[in-house]
Amino acid sequence: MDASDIYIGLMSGTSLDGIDVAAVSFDPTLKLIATHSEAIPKPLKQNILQLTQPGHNEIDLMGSVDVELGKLFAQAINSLIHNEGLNKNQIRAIGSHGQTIRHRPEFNYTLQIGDANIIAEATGITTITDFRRRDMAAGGQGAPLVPAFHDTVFRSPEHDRILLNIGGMANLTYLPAAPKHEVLGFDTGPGNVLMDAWVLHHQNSPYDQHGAWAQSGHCDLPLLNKLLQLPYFHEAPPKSTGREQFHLDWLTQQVEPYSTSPVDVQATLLELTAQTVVNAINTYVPSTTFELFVCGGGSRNNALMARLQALLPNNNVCTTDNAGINADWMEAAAFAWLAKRCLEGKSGNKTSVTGARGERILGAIYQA
Ligand SMILES: Nc1ncnc2c1ncn2[C@@H]1O[C@H](COP(=O)(O)OP(=O)(O)OP(=O)(O)O)[C@@H](O)[C@H]1O
Ligand SMILES: CC(=O)N[C@H]1[C@@H]2OC[C@@H](O2)[C@@H](O)[C@@H]1O[C@H](C)C(=O)O
Repeated sequence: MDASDIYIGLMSGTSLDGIDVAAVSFDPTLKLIATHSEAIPKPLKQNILQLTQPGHNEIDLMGSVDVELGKLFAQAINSLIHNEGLNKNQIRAIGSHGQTIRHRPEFNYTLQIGDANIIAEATGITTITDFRRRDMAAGGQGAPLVPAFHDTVFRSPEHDRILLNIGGMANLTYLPAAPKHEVLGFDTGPGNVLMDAWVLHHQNSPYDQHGAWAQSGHCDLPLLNKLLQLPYFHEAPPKSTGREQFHLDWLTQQVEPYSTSPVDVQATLLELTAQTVVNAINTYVPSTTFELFVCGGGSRNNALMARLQALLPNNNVCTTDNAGINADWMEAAAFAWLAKRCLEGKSGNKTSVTGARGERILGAIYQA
């Protein structure tokens, strides 16, 4: 492999289930070279969660978490390089998404932390971060950003395709086969975030493996209908959301007037994720025949995948594994791609998705 062929993407998503690192090359097509997962220590996870909600002493806490995350991100990258026997000279750049601690497109700001100065210093590799704010400065949502990557690697000339990422939040990308329609993309709402929060609270488990607990309960229709009334689900794209809207306290308030058992709430939350995705597809995707490829941790939840397939009986629902890209590493690969675009001086956003005034080069470069 030629020098500087590899880009590293680093994703620390809203689920806080761990840090995903993917070493990727793009010439001639996307190739996943190596991957690494780094655990987030519990106290750090608690501090990040605290920063996602308004609270006291936020600036000091943010400063210390910014540094701690910068060090942990660098450690994750150095581990991948060491474990895989990669040569740093082969790596052109790191694209680090950063940890979102606040996302408020309604006030034109979004905040991702994990100091890239520290990453560049500790790895000796040029690091790019802060991918969202230029899109926002141009009037966009700053999210989702992966649709431009999906467009490059997943577009099919024969079939309309939908890419669905089910992480903490869920976001979809519609890729029309012919250029008769625009690429669409937006956050549909919660992916796993509410299910994770509920199962942690009631079962002390970080997530509901394959949705087994949800499947042992029954969806509570009145509660589901109440949740479906949330204005976010009825807003037209461009739109994006986060933990500011979907968190345990909000959920607890919603559930309070109902006498639903915890297990039935879990079943209802799984149904909420599935129905909000399918409602979004039925409302905004101008095609009834498409291939649906799912990625992100939710693609490993068999019960959720089965509900999606049941709600879309005429279309094939599968994971991106079936299209040759491991569903667990899509987002990290996307940030490797965004780093490449930035260094090449090419745009990283899709105006039809984020609503920005124009295509922009995304990211700030921290030279090695
Ligand atoms: N086997 C499984 N069964 C059920 N759920 C699973 C399984 N594996 C992963 N998950 C879910 O996937 C989540 C992690 O998904 P992922 O890593 O895609 O999220 P993220 O990247 O942090 O989020 P986002 O895309 O919103 O930034 C876990 O918290 C869990 O809820
Ligand atoms: C602000 C923020 O971090 N948003 C994330 C989050 O996680 C999923 C969804 O909400 C998506 O909008 C976005 O991430 C992906 C990588 C994106 O920008 O495409």
